[in-house]
Amino acid sequence: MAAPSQTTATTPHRILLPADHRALAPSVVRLPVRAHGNRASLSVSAAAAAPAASTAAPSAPANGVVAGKPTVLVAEKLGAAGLELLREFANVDCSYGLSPEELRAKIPLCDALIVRSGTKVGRDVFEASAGRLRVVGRAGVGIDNVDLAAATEHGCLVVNAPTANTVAAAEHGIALLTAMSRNIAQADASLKAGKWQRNKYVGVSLVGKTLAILGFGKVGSEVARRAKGLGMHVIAHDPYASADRARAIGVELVSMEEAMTTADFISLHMPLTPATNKMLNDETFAKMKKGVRIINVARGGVIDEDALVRALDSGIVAQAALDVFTKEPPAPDNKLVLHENVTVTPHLGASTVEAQEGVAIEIAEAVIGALKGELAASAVNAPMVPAEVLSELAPYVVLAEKLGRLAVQLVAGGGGIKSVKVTYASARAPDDLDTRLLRAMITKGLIEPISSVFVNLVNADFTAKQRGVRITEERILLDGSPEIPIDYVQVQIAHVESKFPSAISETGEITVEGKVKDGIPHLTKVGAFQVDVSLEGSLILCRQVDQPGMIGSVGSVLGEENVNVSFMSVGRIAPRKHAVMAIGVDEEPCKGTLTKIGEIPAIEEFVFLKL
Ligand SMILES: NC(=O)c1ccc[n+]([C@@H]2O[C@H](COP(=O)([O-])OP(=O)(O)OC[C@H]3O[C@@H](n4cnc5c(N)ncnc54)[C@H](O)[C@@H]3O)[C@@H](O)[C@H]2O)c1
Ligand SMILES: O=C(O)[C@H](O)COP(=O)(O)O
Repeated sequence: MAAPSQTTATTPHRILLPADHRALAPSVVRLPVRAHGNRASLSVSAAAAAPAASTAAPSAPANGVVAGKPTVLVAEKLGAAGLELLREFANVDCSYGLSPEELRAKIPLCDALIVRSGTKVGRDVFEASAGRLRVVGRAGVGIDNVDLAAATEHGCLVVNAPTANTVAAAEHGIALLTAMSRNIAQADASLKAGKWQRNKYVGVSLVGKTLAILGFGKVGSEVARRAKGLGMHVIAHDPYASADRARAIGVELVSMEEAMTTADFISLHMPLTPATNKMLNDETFAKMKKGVRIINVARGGVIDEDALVRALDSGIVAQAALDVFTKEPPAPDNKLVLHENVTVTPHLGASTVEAQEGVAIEIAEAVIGALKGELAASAVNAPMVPAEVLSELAPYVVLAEKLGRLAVQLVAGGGGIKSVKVTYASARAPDDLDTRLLRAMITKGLIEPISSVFVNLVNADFTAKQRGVRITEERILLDGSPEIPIDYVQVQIAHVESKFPSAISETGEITVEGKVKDGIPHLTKVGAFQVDVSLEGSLILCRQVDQPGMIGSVGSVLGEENVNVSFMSVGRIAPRKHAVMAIGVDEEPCKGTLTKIGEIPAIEEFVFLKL
């Protein structure tokens, strides 16, 4: 076998989107690659889509469950336009007001769940779903009612609707600000009770007053715009906001200290996180100007409610206007709700006709996209990969998974992988190459063949960490055209033995390397041996003494057993020494065939690998 490395294609090539041999399993979240034609992998099996008993289902699918369509449980009221979109794609079960037990009972029959802020989607829900739940759609912004860590661990994507209710929330903030300052709610109640108390309900003016906005994001900045229109002096505190954006609206970004000590009004617009929990407390109230007024349309938990009661009673806080509460609905004897100087609404910030239709469409599109395997732009627990990056990287995504799959099958024993290095050789500057998706796919390839875990973009890093696999990435900057995103990808597993020792490189790691050629992923290196074989079907790797007739000998064993060879490639270090032959096969050879290959005298070692 002194002939140069050769490649024999026997079948026309196809571009394969990530092959997922378990794709029909209902628990699999498709990786973020667009569905391929009518690939069945996105739909659930007929059995899995069994009708879900609806407890209070104004528009549940009743008996009209269509087998093969995913099932979406809508657990809180959603606008009609969103429901319509969902029904075109899925079986939709609208069951509002489920108890936690009812939700847990229903969830194993659902591929997606849509909620607003009133449903707690805790770890118990993901556990009860037994792997079927693929997407949780939060029809709104705040995702503090969804256990993101549990979702991620279960490979469940969480998407939200981040923009459609921004204006509604800002308008509600302004409504509370103005209503509070002129005692509208109290005066209304008094008049309805038959009183005429003009002296009691003297308000305060807004013009010229300082409004401090805490959380200068989407809602905060819309409140700022409107408050400026009312003639207020607006300052904002947000450690992550851009000063340029603030300046453009005419708002000065200040420290928390300055906001606390100078504001006449404070309006809250940050998310509820461990860092913002009880952000307004006895200590912060003590710093505020006496007679300050507080508006909260963010989350109840950002205020220590007992401390606010104390601040109201002591006169530090003159008035508060609250749309949100730590516990919703609040207890009937909640001191803030009953307080004379507090104006309350039952979490109505997003409740306008327009916002609810917008949110419903936004979340329906995100959930449908996610069920189709597309990466939703509003994914909350997965890195966002823009569509153009996704389409450019599609063949590399396939390559990455296959290299991971090959590398792990080369490990003797298969279980003790601790350290994996991925190298991307590219002419692109590091900032121009987003490798998160590729890393996730390599992780998928490495872990799925040796475990029962389904790995996707959502849970890849978590799963690797949980299994103690450290994946490091390295970049090699090449000269050449940055048009091509990556020249080659190399996967190396350190500190393991190989069942095919030739796969161990000079530096001691199992090494496989691949390229994309004409859109098709190719294996181009195993250990120190250059090969060139298209990564389709399965692969036999043989190391042999480099001598004439080897291709013929192996080819005829396979031919006799009716195993079709798609590619053959031989790589060698020097003529007549050792060579590695990579043989692509369409069918899986039986044990006997592999034994016969192993018995060919010049074959020194061989391995069969499934791609
Ligand atoms: N009442 C309602 O019905 C209603 C409606 C919409 C939104 N909301 C709530 O309003 C809040 C804001 O929504 P959004 O769409 O503007 O979100 P957003 O993500 O656009 O803005 C949040 C801002 O808070 C800032 N922030 C984070 N931590 C902070 C901290 N420690 N101090 C100060 N700022 C901090 C962030 O940098 C960000 O700019 C969310 O909690 C959301 O759930 C409530
Ligand atoms: O975070 C949000 O989007 C708001 O709090 C709205 O919540 P809702 O969907 O329950 O009205």
